Amino acid sequence: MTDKDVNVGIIRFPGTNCDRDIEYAVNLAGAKSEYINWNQKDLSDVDVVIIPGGFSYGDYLRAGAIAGNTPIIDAIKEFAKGGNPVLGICNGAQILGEIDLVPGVFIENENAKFICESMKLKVNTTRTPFTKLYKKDQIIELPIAHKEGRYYTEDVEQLYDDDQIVLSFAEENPNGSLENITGVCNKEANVVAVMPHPERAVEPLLRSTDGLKFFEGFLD
Ligand SMILES: NC(=O)CC[C@H](N)C(=O)O
Repeated sequence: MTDKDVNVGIIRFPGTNCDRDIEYAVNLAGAKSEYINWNQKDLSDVDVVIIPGGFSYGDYLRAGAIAGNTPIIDAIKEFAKGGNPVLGICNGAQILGEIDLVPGVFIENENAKFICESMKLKVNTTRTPFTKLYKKDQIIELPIAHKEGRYYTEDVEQLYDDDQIVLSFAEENPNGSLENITGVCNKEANVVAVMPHPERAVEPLLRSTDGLKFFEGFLD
C-alpha cells in the first residue's frame, strides 16, 4: 500500500528520542513525513499527527507535563477537534493524557522500575485509524519501554461502554495498569494513545512486524 500524498507531522520536543524511528516506519508504510517542533503552531500542511516517545523535558515534574504546556499543544487540540488522526506513542501517550485528549493518565509503574520488554497485546478495538487493519481481539507482539506507563482512570466503565480501549496486555501485566489497559482513544476514536512502541516492530530484523499496520491504517 502506498500513498505518498499523506503527510505525517512528527512532533519533536527537547528529549524526544523516537522521532527518527517514527519517520522510518511512516515512510516504510508509504506516507511522507515532516518534523514539527514544540515551538511551532501550524499544522495546516499535515494530514496525521504522531507524537513520538522519549523523555520530553527529561520527564521532570511528570512525564509529559511540561510538553503539555508548549505552543504546539493548542494546534494539536484544534487538529484533533477537526476529527484528524492523532497518535501518541509512549511519551506521546503520556502527553495526550496530560492534555486531556484521551481519558486517564499514565503513572509510575507499580514496581517503580523502567521496564523494557516485548509484550503480547490484544487489539481491543479496530475503529481507530491506527488499528483498523487489525482484527478485533487479535494478539500482537510489540516492545514496551517506560517507567511511567501504568494506566489509570477514574471511570473505566465508560471506556468499555464507548469502546475506547485500544490495546491491553494479553498475558502478563508488567506495570500494574488498570484492567491491563495500555492504549486508549477518545470517544470519536481519532485520537489514540498507546504505551507500547509499534514503530519498533515494523520489519523482521526488529523481531516483529506486528506494528506496521498502525502506520498503514490511516492510508487506507
Ligand atoms: N520510551 C519512552 O517514550 C519513554 C517513556 C517515558 N518517558 C517513561 O519512562 O515513562
